[in-house]
Amino acid sequence: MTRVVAQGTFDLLHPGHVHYLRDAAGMGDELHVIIARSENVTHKAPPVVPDEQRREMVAALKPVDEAHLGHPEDIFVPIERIDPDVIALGYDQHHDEERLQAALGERGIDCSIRRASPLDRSDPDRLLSTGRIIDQILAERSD
Ligand SMILES: Cc1cc2nc3c(=O)[nH]c(=O)nc-3n(C[C@H](O)[C@H](O)[C@H](O)COP(=O)(O)O)c2cc1C
Ligand SMILES: Nc1ncnc2c1ncn2[C@@H]1O[C@H](COP(=O)(O)OP(=O)(O)OP(=O)(O)O)[C@@H](O)[C@H]1O
Repeated sequence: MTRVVAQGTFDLLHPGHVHYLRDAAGMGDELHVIIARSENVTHKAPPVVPDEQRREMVAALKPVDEAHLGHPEDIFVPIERIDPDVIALGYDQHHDEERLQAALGERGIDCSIRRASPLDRSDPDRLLSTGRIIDQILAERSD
């Protein structure tokens, strides 16, 4: 039984998220997803959708076995509880793989780190980023 963890904000869902989660699920037998708490999303605009509602939507997706709200302060607390064999990083996630691996080692967590593949974002008719969906709403609905 290979347990995989994926993580992210998952604010307004789109096919890029589904692609990532399918890819992550294909790396093992059971997929757990950690949903970033709003207060920890500091590298971009904070999510519009509340924490628990984002978790509920991700939990309903077919590739996902369990969706967990992240820890407010220590990202290794849910990892210790889930005890994964693989952490699947998104293709564009800013985490440094070597530093993450070292931090896991310090805590005695033995798991490998892999990168998911990107879904081609070049088709202008597909909205494959939460930021682009929000830009489109602002352009079309503001008077
Ligand atoms: C291994 C790992 C565990 C994480 N655990 C948490 C957590 O417990 N709580 C949390 O708020 N965010 C957690 N995160 C999410 C990060 O804080 C970060 O917000 C997220 O990776 C941003 O992804 P995005 O830009 O793709 O949405 C975790 C990320 C990683 C890589
Ligand atoms: N087009 C895509 N192809 C593959 N993976 C994607 C795609 N879009 C998002 N993801 C992955 O989904 C996870 C969660 O993404 P996130 O919630 O940051 O969405 P986003 O749409 O990229 O957001 P934003 O547009 O605000 O940067 C990340 O690991 C990210 O790599």
